Amino acid sequence: MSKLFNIKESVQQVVEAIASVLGVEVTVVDNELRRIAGTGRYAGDVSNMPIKATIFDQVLQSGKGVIIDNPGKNSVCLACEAQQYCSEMAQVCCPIVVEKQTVGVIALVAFTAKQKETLLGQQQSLFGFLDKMADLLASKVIEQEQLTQLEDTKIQLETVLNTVHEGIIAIDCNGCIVDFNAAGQKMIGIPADKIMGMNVGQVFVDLSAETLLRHAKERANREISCWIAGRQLHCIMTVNVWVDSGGIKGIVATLQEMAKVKKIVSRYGLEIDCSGNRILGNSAGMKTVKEAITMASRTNASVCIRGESGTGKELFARLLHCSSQRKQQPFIAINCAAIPDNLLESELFGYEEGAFTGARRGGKPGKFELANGGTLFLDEIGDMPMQLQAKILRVLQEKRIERVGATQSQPVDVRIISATHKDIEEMIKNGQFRQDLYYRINVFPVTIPPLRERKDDLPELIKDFLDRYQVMYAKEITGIDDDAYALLVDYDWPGNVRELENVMEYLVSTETGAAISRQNVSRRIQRGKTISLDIMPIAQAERQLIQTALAKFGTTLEGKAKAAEALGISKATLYRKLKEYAEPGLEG
Ligand SMILES: Nc1ncnc2c1ncn2[C@@H]1O[C@H](COP(=O)(O)OP(=O)(O)OP(=O)(O)O)[C@@H](O)[C@H]1O
Repeated sequence: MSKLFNIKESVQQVVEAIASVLGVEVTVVDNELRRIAGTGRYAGDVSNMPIKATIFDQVLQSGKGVIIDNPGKNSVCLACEAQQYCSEMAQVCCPIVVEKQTVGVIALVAFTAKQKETLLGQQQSLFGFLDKMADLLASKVIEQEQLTQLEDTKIQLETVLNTVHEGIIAIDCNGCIVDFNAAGQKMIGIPADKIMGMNVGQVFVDLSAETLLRHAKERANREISCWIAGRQLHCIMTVNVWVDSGGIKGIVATLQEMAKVKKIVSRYGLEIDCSGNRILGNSAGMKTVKEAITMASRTNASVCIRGESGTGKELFARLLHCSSQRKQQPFIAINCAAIPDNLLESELFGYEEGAFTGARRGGKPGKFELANGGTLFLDEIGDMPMQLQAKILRVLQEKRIERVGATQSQPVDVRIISATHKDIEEMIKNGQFRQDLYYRINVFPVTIPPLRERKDDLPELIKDFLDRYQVMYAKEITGIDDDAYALLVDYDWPGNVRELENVMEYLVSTETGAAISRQNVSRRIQRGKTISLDIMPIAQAERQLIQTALAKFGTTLEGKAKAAEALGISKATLYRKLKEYAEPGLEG
């Protein structure tokens, strides 16, 4: 389609206006010699077939205007196929040029003696006039091209916006919805033609253009929960100011459905362990644990995993979730010992906006809410403060949670897996743990034996860690010397698999010979084992070891992480122990 063809209606209007003012006929052809518009004898002679007049061809080729005062005799006319039946008496032609390219020709034509007189009598001034008309048509072509370009960009933008999963809604400064994408319309659930022009407060109760503008300036994410068209919309709203050359036009809100956010949150933490392949060991003790986990995964019962630090309690909790019917739903883990008591409640149950000083705008969902439909792993449940134990018990009984500062509760469906290395029965006797909660969480007890009681697992674990860290550190180590291997097997592994993994990483990364040497192993293992201490209560020795480690690595976050690694305990365990000692400078 030629450029002039795209604006043929406008071209026809222009030629008719010229003809009625000048009293001569007017025609326009495009660069493919098709007549685009015409008046008089050429009116209605618009077709897809190229016309034969060579005069137009010449103007197109040369880009220069021509005046023909004696048609039929003029040299151009001699070569023209239309010469025999040409009834024109005079013609003035002008090229139509768009960005240095001739896109067509505009011609004034005389069919009568009077028209010829008009044309030739003032040929120079008409030539100048025609030139201006050609420019007018050229600018119409450019305008049309820009319009088409704008429309294409609009379609492209709409396609992009409709492809994103987030809902996008543009709201002007008066609070009127002026644009939205397909996902936004689906979330709102109202027909598209009805949403346009609605006030934001009619859709999201309590929201106005002013509050949204404030949120946009604060760059705050806000959790929205409201009823629209008989359906509850629960989403995270991110708001941005919408500015154009004239200043602030309104705001653009992005909506993410809460259910999808939760799914992403859970997947983020799951991927590594979900296959269960990473759980190594086939000793009798491990087989019993795996069988118990398989059985528990077929039920919805609460499971309490017992075992020393580093035995793989969290690993098994994930395996249990991944083998259960809830595997497509979130798995959320929280370490009760690593979070200060005063924050634990809001971490678990979430809070409403303004619930306390420093509470985030729009509130925040707690772990129970995030785990809705899935599994909540309460690690180190033995460290749960008594008043929270009561609240958790209530959640488990009523299957509803109440955010801190909320006036209403909401339903939750969460499977609880808990873990502890503590002697909970002893804690119950001492009044430190609620018996009724213990019954609730311990429906299905599973105990993971310490590594020293299942040394049959050592070969598999050692080989796996050796292979893994060789790849990670790009080392080629042929194996482990026999006497070095004997040392590893003899060792007690108080930090269990976590400690073994750390030791193997150290050995692979520091080994300079072809195989792991006894000297290297003894350097690492002896450090933990043979620090000379007088005989003293174990708790006191433990405290001294921790003090020594902190003295060596420092009490910064990084220092504590290194100390935990050197001691073969998790950071959470170190923080818990520091909290137990509660000594200035020592506590986490
Ligand atoms: N059977 C196993 N196979 C492979 N890796 C394991 C195994 N058991 C534990 N690990 C590894 O040891 C480390 C500690 O595991 P995990 O955190 O599950 O232990 P935990 O008992 O929950 O520890 P803590 O009580 O200190 O939190 C992790 O890196 C885990 O991958």
